[in-house]
Amino acid sequence: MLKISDLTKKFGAFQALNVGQIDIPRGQVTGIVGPNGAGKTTLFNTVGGAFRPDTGQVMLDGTDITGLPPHKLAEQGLVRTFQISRDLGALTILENLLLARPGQLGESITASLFSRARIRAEEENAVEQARTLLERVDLWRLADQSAANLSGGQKKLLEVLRAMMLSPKVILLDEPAAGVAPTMEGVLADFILSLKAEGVTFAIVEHDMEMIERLCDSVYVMTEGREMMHGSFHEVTSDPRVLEAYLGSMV
Ligand SMILES: Nc1ncnc2c1ncn2[C@@H]1O[C@H](COP(=O)(O)OP(=O)(O)OP(=O)(O)O)[C@@H](O)[C@H]1O
Repeated sequence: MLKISDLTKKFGAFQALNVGQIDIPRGQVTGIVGPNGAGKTTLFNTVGGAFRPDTGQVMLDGTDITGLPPHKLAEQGLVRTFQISRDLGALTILENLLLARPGQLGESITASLFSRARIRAEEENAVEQARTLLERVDLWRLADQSAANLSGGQKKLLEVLRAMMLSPKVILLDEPAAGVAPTMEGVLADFILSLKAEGVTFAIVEHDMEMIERLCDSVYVMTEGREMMHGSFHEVTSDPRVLEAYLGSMV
C-alpha cells in the first residue's frame, strides 16, 4: 500500500533520515520502533508532508506522492495523526472532527454563492459522519464538551477519529500509547484493530512495546536514520542487534 524507497533528509550537515526500503502492506498494522533520535518522527514528517525529502520516493497504492503537502496527501488517502493541541482542546469534540475535514464546496466562492443548499447538505453529511465515529467509541454523549476535558486515552481516540473523518487508506499514527492510562490502552488497541479489520492500513511509531506487540503484524526497527531490521514482533525483540541498538542509545 505504502512503499518508501531511498528516502533521505538532512538537517544542515546532519543526515537524520537515510532509509532504503520500508513497505507498509495493505490492511496491516506496521510498527516503527527504535531508540530516541533514530529518525522515526523525521520519517513520519517526511512521508506525511511536513518536510520535503532530499531524495527518494514514496508511493501510495501505485501513485507517486513524494513531497506532496498534507492536504494533497489526504486527498490521495494518506493522513497523519497529531496530538490534540491546546488550540484544538479549546474546541468541542464535535468541532474537532468537523474541522478535520476540509470544506469541499465551501472553499469555492462561486459555490458558496450559488449552492447554499448543497453546502448545508455537505455539512449535514459531515456531522452524520462525525456522529457515527463518535458513537463507535462512546464519545457522542460528550460531543459538545471541550476536548481539553478528555482523558489522555480519549484524546488519542479523538486523534484517530480526526484522521478517520478524511476516510483514509493509510493512517500514520504517532505514539498511540503515550499519555494513555493502562486501562484505556486495550480500548484504543481494539478500536485500531477494528479499523484495520475494515481495511484501514496503519503505520505506527510507538515506544510502548506491549502496544506494538498487541497491534502490529510486523515491525521495522530504525537506528541512526536507517531501517535496521524488519520482522515479526518476536523476531525483532529477540535479535541481539536490536537490543544493542537500544542499549547503545543509552550510553
Ligand atoms: N527540525 C530538525 N532540525 C534539526 N535536527 C532535527 C530536526 N528534527 C529532528 N532532528 C534530529 O534528527 C534526529 C532524528 O530525530 P527524530 O525526532 O526523527 O527521532 P525519533 O526516532 O523520532 O526520536 P524520539 O523517539 O525521541 O521521538 C535527531 O538527532 C534529532 O535531533
